[in-house]
Amino acid sequence: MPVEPLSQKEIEDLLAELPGWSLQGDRLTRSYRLGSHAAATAMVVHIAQVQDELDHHSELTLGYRTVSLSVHTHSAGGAVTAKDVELARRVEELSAGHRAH
Ligand SMILES: C[C@H](O)[C@H](O)[C@H]1CNC2=NC(N)=NC(=O)C2=N1
Repeated sequence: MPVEPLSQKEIEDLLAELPGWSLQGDRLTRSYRLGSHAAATAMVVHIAQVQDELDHHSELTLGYRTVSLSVHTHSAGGAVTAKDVELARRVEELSAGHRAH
């Protein structure tokens, strides 16, 4: 079933429950800071596993002690959809265990 673009209002309402996440252009984005490069790398691996589980994949960038995500839905013409919000929620949940903030 095709996934539909969310409206601007829907995105704003959903972002209210995802502190740190924001809409940059047509993508949901967030950057996390971690305590070490190894910790950041482990978080990237964990996110990659969740992305395969959801079959939904962000642009995922590993820095020295940072992890950055940018996600939209290719199959919805690059719009933000519920799948992007679901990925953001899952990453928020796992971020605590990695002491990312
Ligand atoms: C075939 C596979 O289901 C699609 O290519 C999936 C994979 N991951 C995806 N990720 C994102 N961000 N958008 C998509 O439309 C998408 N589609």
